[in-house]
Amino acid sequence: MAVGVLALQGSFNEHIAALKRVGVKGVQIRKPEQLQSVSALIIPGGESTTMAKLAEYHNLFPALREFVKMGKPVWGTCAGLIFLAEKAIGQKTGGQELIGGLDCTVHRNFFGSQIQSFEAEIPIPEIAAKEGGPPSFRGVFIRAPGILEVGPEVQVLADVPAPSTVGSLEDNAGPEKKVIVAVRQGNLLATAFHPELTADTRWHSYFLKMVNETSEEASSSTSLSSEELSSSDPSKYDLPIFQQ
Ligand SMILES: NC(=O)CC[C@H](N)C(=O)O
Repeated sequence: MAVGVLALQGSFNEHIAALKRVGVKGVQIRKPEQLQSVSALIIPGGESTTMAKLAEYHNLFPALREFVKMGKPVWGTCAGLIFLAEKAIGQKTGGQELIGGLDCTVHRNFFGSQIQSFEAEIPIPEIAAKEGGPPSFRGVFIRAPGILEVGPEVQVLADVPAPSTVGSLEDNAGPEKKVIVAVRQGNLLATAFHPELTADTRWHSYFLKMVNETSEEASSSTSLSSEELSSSDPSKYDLPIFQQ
C-alpha cells in the first residue's frame, strides 16, 4: 500500500517520516497523474493560500476533487483541513480555492497568528478506543484553524475548550465553549493540529485503518461543492475568533 502526500509546500516530509514509522511508504504527489498510483492521500499543514496557488498552478484541483469523490481516504492536517472544508472563513483577500467535500465551516486562523501557536493535551476518546494508548494526545497547533460548524454526517473526534484569550488554552476561564479540532466524515479525516510532528503515531495508524477498510465500491456520497468559500459572516459563530 502506498499513501500519497501532497508535496507542494509544508510538512510533507514529516508525514512521510511518520508513515515510515508505521511501516508504510509515503509517495510525494505534485502532479495530477501521480494520484493514480496511490490508494489514499494526506494533505499536510503549511500555508493554505500558498498551497492553493501551487495546486492551481499544477492543475491539481480537478484531480483532487475526483480523488475525494471516488471515496478514497484523504486526511488533511491543518492547512489540509482547510483544503477539505466545504467552507472556509478568515481567508486572505480574494479567498482561495478549496477541494471541499468535508461538510464543515473552518476558520483559517481560529487560534491566532504564528506567535499564538501552542501545544495542548487533547482528549481523543475515539482514537484511544481504536488504537489504544493514553486517553489524550499532545496536539501541536501552529497558526491553527478551528472548525466552527459541522454537518450531520460529520463525526467529531476531538474538541478543545475555546480559549478565552485566543492562542492560550491554559488561560481559559469561565463557561466552557468547545471548538472542534478533529473530525471524520466517511473517507475524510481532518485535524487542526499536526500529528506528524509528534512521536505518537496513533493518528497515522487510525488513518491507515481507514485506508484498509475502504472498499472498492466506496460511494461518492461526499458532496463536492466548494462554491461558498468565503462569503459568510464570522460574527454568526458563537466562538471567540481571533481578530487580526
Ligand atoms: N500549520 C498550518 O497548516 C497553518 C494553516 C494556516 N492557518 C493557513 O491558513 O494556511
